[in-house]
Formats: sequence, C-alpha cells, structure tokens
Amino acid sequence: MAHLNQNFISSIEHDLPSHLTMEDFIRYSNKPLRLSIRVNTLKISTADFIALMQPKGWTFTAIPWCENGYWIEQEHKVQLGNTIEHLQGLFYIQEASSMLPPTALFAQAHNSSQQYVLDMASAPGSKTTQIAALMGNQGLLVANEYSASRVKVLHANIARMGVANCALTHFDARVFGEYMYESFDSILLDAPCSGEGTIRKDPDALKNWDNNDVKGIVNTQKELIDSAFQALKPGGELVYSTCALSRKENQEVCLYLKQRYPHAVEFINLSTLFPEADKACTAEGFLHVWPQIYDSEGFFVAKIRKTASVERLLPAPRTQKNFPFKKASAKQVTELTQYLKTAFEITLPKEADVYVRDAEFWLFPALFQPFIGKMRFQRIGMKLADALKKGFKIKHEAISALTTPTTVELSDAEAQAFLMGRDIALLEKVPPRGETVVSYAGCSLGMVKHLGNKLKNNLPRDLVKDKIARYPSE
Ligand SMILES: C[S@@+](CC[C@H](N)C(=O)[O-])C[C@H]1O[C@@H](n2cnc3c(N)ncnc32)[C@H](O)[C@@H]1O
Repeated sequence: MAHLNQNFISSIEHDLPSHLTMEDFIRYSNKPLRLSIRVNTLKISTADFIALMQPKGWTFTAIPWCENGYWIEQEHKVQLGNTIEHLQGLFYIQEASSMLPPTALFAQAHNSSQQYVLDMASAPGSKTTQIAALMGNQGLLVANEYSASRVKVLHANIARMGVANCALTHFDARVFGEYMYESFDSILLDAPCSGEGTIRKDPDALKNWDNNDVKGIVNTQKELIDSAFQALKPGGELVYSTCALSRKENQEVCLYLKQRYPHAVEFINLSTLFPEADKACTAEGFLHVWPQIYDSEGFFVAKIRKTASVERLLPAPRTQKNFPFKKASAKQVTELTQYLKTAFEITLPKEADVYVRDAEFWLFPALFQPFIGKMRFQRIGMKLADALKKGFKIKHEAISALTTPTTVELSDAEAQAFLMGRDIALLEKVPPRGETVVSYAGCSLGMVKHLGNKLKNNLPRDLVKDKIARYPSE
C-alpha cells in the first residue's frame, strides 16, 4: 500500500489537471506496475528477440512510444535480471514511461545530424543505452553522472549492452555550460528530482514528502537546465525530463529557462509524438504523464529548441594537458587489425580511432578528437585489447560490442555454466582452436580458450554470477 502523506496529497490536488481525478491517482498509485523491457537493437533485432522469448513463455504488448519497448508477461516467473539474455545484454528492464525522453529527443530532429549527444544525469543508464541504440553506436554520446558509485553501475550497463560510442564523465552537471559551451546537437537532462512518479515501484517514495525539500531540488534543476542550454549548439534540441509530478519541478523549470533566454527558447509541441500523446499534453506542449493516463509511472517530458546562440556566462576554461592516451601508430593499428580479423573476424568500425595507453589499446569514437583537453573523461569508448610480449589479448568489452561471426554456439545449460564461470567439457575431442568467442542465441557471450576437449572459461571475474535464472523448458 502506497504511503501518501497529507502534504503531498494537498499539493498534488492543486497540480492535477481537471480531466483527471484524485481517486484514480490514488487507485493507480496502489496498483503494481506492469513489467516492461526494451530490446537492445545493438545486439539483436526485435523480431529475433521475440522469436527467442515467446517459446520461453513471454507475451509481448507493444509500448506505443518506443519502437523496441514492450510490456511483457511471463508464463513462468523467473528473476529477469538473472536470465542469460539479460546478462548478455539482449534487453534492458526499463519502466515504460522512462522510454519517453529518448524517443522525444530523437523524434523529427530539426537538425537531422545528432552527432554530438550529451546525457547529463545518466546512471543507471536506461536512457543512455536507449540513446546509444537510437544512434546505432555512431557519433559521440557523452554520459555524465555525479555519484561515484552510480558511475560504476552506469559503466557496467553500457558494457553489458555493447555501447561503443560513449564517453563517461563524473561531474556535477552544472559544469557543462562552462566547459562545453555550445558543443552538443542534442542534450537529455533527466534531472535529479523528488521522484514522486515512482510511487508504484516504491510505496515509501512519498512517505516523508516535504515541500521544503522540493524547493532545494528545484534550484538544482534550474541551474542544470541553464547549464544544458549553454552547452547546446544553436539549432540544437534539449529534452528535460523528471519522474516528479509537481508543476514546480517541471513546467516551472522550463518556463524559467524561457524567461532567461526569451529570444532563444522554443518549446516543441509533443502532442503528436505517438498516438494518444495528446492525453498527457499540457498547454505548453509538454507531456505530463500521470500514472492513470497510460497505466505507468508518472513522468514529465519537455522538448526545447535553441533557436539562437546565447551569451556565454563563464569564460572558456584553460585546455587541460596530460591527456594519457595517444593515437596508435599505423604499424600498431595494422598489427592489431590483423589480430582481430584473423582470430575473431572482427573489423573495426570506420568511425573510430585506436588509441594507446601503456600496454592498453582502446577504441575511441572518431568524433571524440575535438573534445580532447576540454574536460576530464572517466572512460572513453572501450578497451579493445592488451598488448602482450608477442601479440595481443582481446578484452571482453570488445567481444560484447563488436560483431563476431565465428563463434561456438552454446546450449542453455552450457551458457548457464559459462556465466557461472565454469569450463565446458566437449563431447568429442577436436583440434584445439585457442581463443574463441562463444555465443548464445546467435549473440556473443564472451571468450573461452578452446583446448580441444574443453572450453576454458575466460569470463572476467567481476561478471561471474552465482545464480542464473532459467525457464523450466530449457
Ligand atoms: C533521474 S536519475 C537519472 C536516471 C537515468 N537517466 C536513467 O535513465 O537511468 C538522476 C541522476 O542524477 C544524478 N545527479 C544528481 N545530482 C546531479 C548533478 N548535480 N549533476 C549530475 N548528475 C546528478 C543522480 O545521482 C541520479 O543518478
């Protein structure tokens, strides 16, 4: 049963649009959320994923605002996060309304080239990984997160989902306007908020709700949206979203921006974003999703176009020296490319550059180059391989993100054993193949050393699980 304190009810009654009732709001707040997932098209097509999961007892209902999002029901209730398909990054467990902001950001983009994208408050990465899929792993996606522990979760999700076009930063996002003035084509500010919309997931979310706490959050939101607008290129687009319900954290933050930059802020009307979007549309053209409208969590989404350049608020900081990477030499690139091609049939993407730091080889999105020295990055692109005394050793991240056609396909039981860190015995002795990629459902799972009579497990220790959930028929 959701705990709605009286202060919250009084405040929300004030903000609820006249065509919705408080009774419905309370009724839906007490209803369990429908389970929803997003298929990771960086790894598998939606059709193949449905064909894989239907025989395992899943039923799919399409989410109208996300091409690859589904409400699902499971015939056999297993812990989704521990399934093989989840661990290999074929899908992301994501609340349906949380899929709205990236859809809005990529819908009918005014500037059709969304090459430089910033996600200002990213962890745990639901929307970052959705954006990377919408970008098809091209361009450059800068994903920022302020909390150190949440940066780790963000990175784990990016790696699991095979995202290759991302650079991670760890800042209070208020710095972007100063450090990255008018640098991005598109920005998502999924702002820290009071989380009122999450009551169906967390019945205690509003137990201690206090109007005074909201005031502090609103100041942060205004500073963050200002910084986002400074970092946006003229002609660029910004989506501001929260899972809060009050006008203060939503409409008023956007109106504040318009007041600050009246000549440069244009609100884009979202009433036709998907069929029935008008049901949640406000007078300003924002989507204010109350739980009872689409039987989802509460959410707010505003799309804003920057129609003109704005005056820079703070001077450009000095260029940062001591970038620890350098571009790999032509000889190094040739040797590495040959190793990847011969051993794994991997061809490196054209829009990426190989960088080297000590004995580590990294793949950076090509568009990253102009950002060198502008700010400190936690992690850029992905680690490709380590240099050995003779040759290289490919990293798991690269196997996960790059297509590897030559693989040994594992059965359900073998995939389970692999993810639990175990070696896999082969029924017949065959000539050893050395480093080999193993796959499940046609998608790579990781690497083994093929010894002829067994596959020696090479899964990184931090990815080994104690428990894997399997469906009864498997
Ligand atoms: C609503 S959550 C983001 C959810 C995320 N976009 C997703 O879809 O998975 C807001 C995030 O902002 C982070 N945060 C809080 N204050 C911040 C700040 N000043 N700058 C950047 N991030 C901040 C929080 O740690 C939290 O992870």
